[in-house]
Amino acid sequence: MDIVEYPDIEMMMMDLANKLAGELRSALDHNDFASIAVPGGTTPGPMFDSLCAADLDWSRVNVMLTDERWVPETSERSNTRLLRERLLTDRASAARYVPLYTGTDTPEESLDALEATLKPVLPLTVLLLGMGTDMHTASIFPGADRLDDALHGHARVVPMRAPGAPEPRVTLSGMVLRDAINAHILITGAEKREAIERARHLSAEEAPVSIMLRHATIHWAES
Ligand SMILES: O=C1O[C@H](COP(=O)(O)O)[C@@H](O)[C@H](O)[C@H]1O
Repeated sequence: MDIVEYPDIEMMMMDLANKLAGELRSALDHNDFASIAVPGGTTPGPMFDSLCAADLDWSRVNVMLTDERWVPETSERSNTRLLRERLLTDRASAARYVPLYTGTDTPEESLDALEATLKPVLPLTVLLLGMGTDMHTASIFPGADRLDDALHGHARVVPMRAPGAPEPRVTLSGMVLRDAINAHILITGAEKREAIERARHLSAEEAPVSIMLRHATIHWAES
């Protein structure tokens, strides 16, 4: 497991933003566009505050979430809301946002449209994942109804209902996550550090994040 430990969270967020911006810049040197997927939740906001100011050609960057809660943007639970407030601003406001939430009553009604939207913007140039203390990553939760499809199937996006998730979700699938060119996991605190260490010895069904431990660099700071 490749873990980078930082002296504090603030330094980690700035360093990581520079690293991701550098990966996007290098990809744009050789390609017409680049794609980045980022998590929602409570952890990545300060990293977005730095990344949004990065000096790169954002007009050629597709930005998307790794997963979305099936709620409108007006909800405090909306990951899209976080992205609009903290990442798709400053220089990054020129980026093209690729939404995972469409506004239909259920995620299932939007799967064909989401597959069609995602196909041309994959593989991901840069993937940043978060992780919960239950070892879910993106919205691939232990005990979820479509866990097997998300881990082992060939769909790009999978709808998800799980005991640990208060609302229906959509998540990028394990296939999309594993295909990313540059992959990172961002975690903070002693509890998540202990959880990711434990995930190494558990199955993908018990600890979905384990599918990424050989592909991703883990970025961790305690506080
Ligand atoms: O629900 C979610 O949880 C994970 C972890 O969130 P955090 O609040 O513990 O940082 C997040 O990575 C995911 O995108 C989000 O939808």
